[in-house]
Amino acid sequence: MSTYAEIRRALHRIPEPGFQEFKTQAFLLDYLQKLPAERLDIKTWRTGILVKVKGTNPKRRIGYRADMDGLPITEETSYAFRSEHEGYMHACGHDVHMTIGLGVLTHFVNHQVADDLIFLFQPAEEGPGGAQPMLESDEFQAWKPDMIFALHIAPEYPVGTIALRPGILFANTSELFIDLKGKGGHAAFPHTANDMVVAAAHLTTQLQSIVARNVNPLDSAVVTIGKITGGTRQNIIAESARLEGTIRTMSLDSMKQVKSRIEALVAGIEAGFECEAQIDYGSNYCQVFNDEALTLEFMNWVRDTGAVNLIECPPAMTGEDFGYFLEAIPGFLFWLGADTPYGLHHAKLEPSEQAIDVAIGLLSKYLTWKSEQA
Ligand SMILES: CC(=O)N[C@@H](CCC[C@H](N)C(=O)O)C(=O)O
Repeated sequence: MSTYAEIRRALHRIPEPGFQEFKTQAFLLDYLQKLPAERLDIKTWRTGILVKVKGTNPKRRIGYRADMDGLPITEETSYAFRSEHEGYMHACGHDVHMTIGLGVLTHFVNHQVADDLIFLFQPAEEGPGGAQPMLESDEFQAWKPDMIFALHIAPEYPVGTIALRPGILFANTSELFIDLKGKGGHAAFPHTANDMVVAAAHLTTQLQSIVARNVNPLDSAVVTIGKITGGTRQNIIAESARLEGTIRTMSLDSMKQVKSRIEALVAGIEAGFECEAQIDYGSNYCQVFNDEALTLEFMNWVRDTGAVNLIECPPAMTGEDFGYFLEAIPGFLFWLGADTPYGLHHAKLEPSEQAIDVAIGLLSKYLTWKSEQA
């Protein structure tokens, strides 16, 4: 087993919610503080970390961003190194992304290049979103890179494959929380109450009509309700219920359209079920839009060197707050093949650890080459 697989396993054991990545931050700092100090500058920002690997003759800064947070999922993998944090899991590969960051950074501490390399360990990608406030922070602005990139594990691609495209790669996102408040009562006297379990069920079904009937079929959108809560016990009519979900759209026009239809359907539920409703759109992420020139240059480099197998993939309805970095700085995000039958956000996700060495090798070569370009 490589040292980096061991690091990934250590990180896998300690998944933490967004902006509470305290143990993760301490683990990363401990690793970084063992590297030769004269080649590094290290700063913290909230639970995140910024690291500069000093170049020998820096003319620009190149950034790599890794996300740090885990998800509220009870792990069901076959691992001996399962999460030690009950109810939390690295089920989106952030343990792998951070390990790759450490691996590439360590390579360049030992093989300095001309340019400064900036490694960002960013909290709260899953929510409420750490990219935008990190981008605005003084710590980041002082080291703002001239180009930036990131990767994300892809369970469906084999190890040794990466996938990306110029232009839009990931969707615009908005969280969705709807609270319904009616009138509770005895299960035997429904005519004296307004049952919010029934209202929530109707609303959930109606929401599915938005993508089918209101969004232009040539555009793409998703409305997913991932969680419904309501009621207190089996023989009490529920006074309140809550729907929690997410909206994904390729265009901003569709995002506006979907939200306006949600508001109309919720108003209909209020009228029809004589209840009160509140909508909260939580945190919103902009699309991930890969810079055309840098992406094509990277894709051509990958093809020419044959470093890995390259796929030009279609966009996906995933979201990523890395989109905010790409709004401010040219760069790109790519999928890294991790070859596992269970998808992202699944309790049995077991990304191949071989993908870590593939990515460290690829990025070490690419950044060496990129740093030699005018
Ligand atoms: C890559 C990935 O899975 N990202 C998350 C981003 C979550 C955005 C936000 N919290 C939401 O749920 O809308 C994703 O679910 O795509």
